[in-house]
Amino acid sequence: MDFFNCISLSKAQSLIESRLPVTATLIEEVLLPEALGRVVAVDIAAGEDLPPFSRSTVDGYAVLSRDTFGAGEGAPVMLDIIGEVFMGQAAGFSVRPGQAVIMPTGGMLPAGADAVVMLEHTERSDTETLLVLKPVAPGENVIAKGEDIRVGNIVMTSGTKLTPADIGALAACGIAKVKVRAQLKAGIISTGDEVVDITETPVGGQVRDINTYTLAAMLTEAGCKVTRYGVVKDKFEDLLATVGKAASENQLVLVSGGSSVGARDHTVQVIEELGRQDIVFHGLAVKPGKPTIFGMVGSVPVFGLPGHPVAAMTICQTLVLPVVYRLQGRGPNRVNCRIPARLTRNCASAPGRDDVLRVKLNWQGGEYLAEPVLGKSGLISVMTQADGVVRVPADSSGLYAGDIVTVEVIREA
Ligand SMILES: Nc1nc2c(c(=O)[nH]1)N[C@H]1C(S)=C(S)[C@@H](COP(=O)(O)OP(=O)(O)OC[C@H]3O[C@@H](n4cnc5c(N)ncnc54)[C@H](O)[C@@H]3O)O[C@H]1N2
Ligand code: MOO
Repeated sequence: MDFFNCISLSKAQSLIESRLPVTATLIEEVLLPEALGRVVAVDIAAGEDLPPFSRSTVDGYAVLSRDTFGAGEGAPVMLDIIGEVFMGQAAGFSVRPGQAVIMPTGGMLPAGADAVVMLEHTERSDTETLLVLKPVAPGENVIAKGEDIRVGNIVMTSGTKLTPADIGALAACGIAKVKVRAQLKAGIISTGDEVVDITETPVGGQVRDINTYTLAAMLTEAGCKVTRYGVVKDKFEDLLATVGKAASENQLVLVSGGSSVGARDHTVQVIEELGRQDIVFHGLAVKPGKPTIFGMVGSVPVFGLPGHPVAAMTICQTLVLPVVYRLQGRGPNRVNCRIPARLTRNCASAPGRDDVLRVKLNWQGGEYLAEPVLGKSGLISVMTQADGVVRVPADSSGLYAGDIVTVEVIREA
C-alpha cells in the first residue's frame, strides 16, 4: 500500500506553472553598485557607441597601415613624426601618408590613422623621424569606435541576473540606475517536535534545524528576500498561525518536515484550511522527495518539503527555484552549468520514478569522473560532498558504470 498518490515530475512542474501568478514581481530602480545579483526588469539599450572613439591598445605611433607594408629590420620605413596625442584629449590633427603620431595606450586615434605600431617595433633616427621595423595591418592595436557595444544595441536583456561583468558593462554605458525586479519575498518554516534551533544543544531525540538554513541560503543565493520563521512544534494551531502569517507577508512559503503521513504531519491540513482545500498535489514519483506537497494559500505558492535535508534541498532545486526564477521574470530552466562526465559505478533506479543522484566530480585522464555520493537522505554530509546531480528519468531502469552522463553542477570550484 502506498500512502501517496504520486504524480510525475513533469506533471508536477506543469501543475505548479498553471497556478503561478502571470506577472513577475514589481519593478524598482536601484543604484548600480546595489544591482549585483538583481534581475534586470526591462531591456537596456546603449545610448552611445562604446568606445565612443577609436583608441590605441598600446604605446607607440599612430600610422596609416599601408605606409608600413614591407617594413622590416633590414628595410625600415621612414615616417615624419608630426605630433603627440595626450590621454583624455581629442587629437587636433589628421595623419597623412608618410606621417606618424606619438600614441599612449588608450589614447584617441587621430583622423587618417588606422593602426598603431608598438614602440618596440620602432626606432628614431632623430626627434622628428620614425623608423618602422615591422608592418601593421589595418585596425592592428586599435579598438574601433563602437567595437565593444554599438549605440542602440541591447546591453542587458530583461531577466538577466546581474554579474560583476554586467555591472561593468552598465558602468561603461553610463547607466547609474537600473530597473530591476523587486526581490521575491520568501518565508521559511521548519516543523517537528524534535527540531531545535541551532543555538540549542539537542537532548534526547532532538536534532538541530538544518532545513531552515539550507533553504534560506538557496533562496538568498537565488536573489530572494528571506524571512525565517524558526521551528514550529507539531501542533496544528501553531503551524496554522505561522503558515498563515508567512503567506500574508511573502510571495512564496516553504515548510519543511511534516509532509509525510505520520500522525502529526499537519502541513497538508494547514494548507487545506488556509487555502480552502487548495492542495495541488501531495506525493511525487521522485527520489528523494516523494512526500512533497504543493498548494496555494490565496495567490501564494506553498511548498511542503520533506524533512530529510537531502530531499528538502533536492526538491528546492528541482521545483522551488524554477518558481523563484519565473516570478523574478527569468526563464524557468536555469542551471549553473551542465557538463558531461563518466559514471564510475552502476546506479539502479526504479522505472516510473525520476531519481536525482548526487555525484562528486574528479578530473582524471582528460575527462570528469562522476562518483556517486552514497548515503541516506537524512545526511547533510551527502550534500556537502556533492559537486553536482545526475537526473535519471522515469523511463530508465538505471545507469551503468562507464556511461557518459550529464551532471548539473551545484558547487562552484
Ligand atoms: N511510512 C512511510 N514513512 C515515510 C515515508 C513513506 O513513504 N512512508 N517517506 C519517507 C520519506 S521519503 C521522507 S523524505 C520522510 C519525510 O518526512 P516528513 O516530511 O514528514 O518529515 P519529518 O517526518 O518531519 O522528518 C523526516 C526526517 O527529517 C528530519 N528533519 C525534519 N525537519 C528537519 C530540519 N528542519 N532540520 C533537520 N532535520 C529535519 C526529522 O528529524 C526526520 O528525521 O518521511 C519518510 N517516512
Ligand atoms: O524524500 Mo525521502 O528523503 O526520499 O527519503
